[in-house]
Amino acid sequence: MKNILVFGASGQLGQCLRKIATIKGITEIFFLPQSEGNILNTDLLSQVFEQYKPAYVINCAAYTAVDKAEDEVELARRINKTGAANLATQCKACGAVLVQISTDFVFEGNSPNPLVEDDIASPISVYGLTKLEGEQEVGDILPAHFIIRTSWLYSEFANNFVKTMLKLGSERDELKIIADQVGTPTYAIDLAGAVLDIITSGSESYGIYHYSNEGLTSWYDFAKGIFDISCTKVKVYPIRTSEYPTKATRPAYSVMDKAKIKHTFGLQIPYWRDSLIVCINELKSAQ
Ligand SMILES: NC(=O)C1=CN([C@@H]2O[C@H](COP(=O)(O)OP(=O)(O)OC[C@H]3O[C@@H](n4cnc5c(N)ncnc54)[C@H](OP(=O)(O)O)[C@@H]3O)[C@@H](O)[C@H]2O)C=CC1
Ligand SMILES: Cc1cn([C@H]2C[C@H](O)[C@@H](COP(=O)(O)OP(=O)(O)O[C@H]3O[C@@H](C)C(=O)[C@@H](O)[C@H]3O)O2)c(=O)[nH]c1=O
Repeated sequence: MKNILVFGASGQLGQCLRKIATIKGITEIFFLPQSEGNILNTDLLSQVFEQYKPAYVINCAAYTAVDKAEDEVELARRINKTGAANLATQCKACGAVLVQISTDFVFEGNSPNPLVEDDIASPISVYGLTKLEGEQEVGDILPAHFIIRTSWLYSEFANNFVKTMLKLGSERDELKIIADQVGTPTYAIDLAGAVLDIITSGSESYGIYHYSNEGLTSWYDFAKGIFDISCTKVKVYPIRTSEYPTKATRPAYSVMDKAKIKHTFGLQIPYWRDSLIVCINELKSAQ
């Protein structure tokens, strides 16, 4: 097995990759936090690539603050577009394959059906736009890429909707949650497993892929599921998007079709509620 290099290692997905790599017994994998692998520092990147000579690079580094991105457009663009381009350029020079993680927020959200990889991406937020620009840079620079779009990531690590709900649910008597945005949650541990399976398969079926858990839900039903599984007693009321104003607009519907990734790599994907149970059990056992 050849070296795998992970950028953005202290983020949510980076920490999940570390956990799953350990479980799978993958040892030739190296995790770089921002301080050791800033994707905007091209001199540092050259040194790091020279040192590790990776065969695969996984880019988990990103600007992910969806609302804040509306005010920090240039910073979001530097990290999500230029940072991805920098990694693609380095990969090209040393013959490495790049796994670039992207998002359902590249879509506008008006499709009546689950989105396939060839559907037109037309982002409605700065975050979504800069992530799409990152995809395009990777596609233009480096043929040897896997761009994996995922959605609504959560896990026992870092900040995410599940942990926010558990915190708010323990502090408040009632919550109002948007019920007219529909998508699919993704347990980042499942995604990490899929990414490592794709890499270790040695497949050269490069391109764009969609990966989330199976099924679909609204943020409201997702929250209800979180409280149900964790036995948290809190009243939850469904609201419309218009009743919860935010800086960034989010897609009303961003369910993705996973047929391509399942068939190409022979992956089995868990149903979202089954993975949510696993995550909440992990969180409980860590208490
Ligand atoms: N979170 C979600 O719900 C979803 C995420 N995604 C995508 O999945 C990927 C992983 O997301 P997730 O793990 O949740 O994100 P996080 O926000 O948890 O982690 C992002 C990481 O990127 C690091 N980072 C930021 N700027 C730089 C930089 N210049 N150089 C190197 N590292 C940097 C951050 O470092 P530091 O810790 O130092 O700030 C942070 O650790 C991203 O591409 C994201 O767009 C897709 C769909 C849903
Ligand atoms: C806290 C809270 C949120 N919401 C809504 C707002 C929003 O529409 C939805 C989720 O809110 P969050 O801010 O946690 O999630 P958000 O940051 O929008 O999540 C997105 O992050 C980026 C990085 C992605 O790539 C996406 O796939 C998606 O996961 O829940 C409520 O309705 N009530 C509440 O009390």
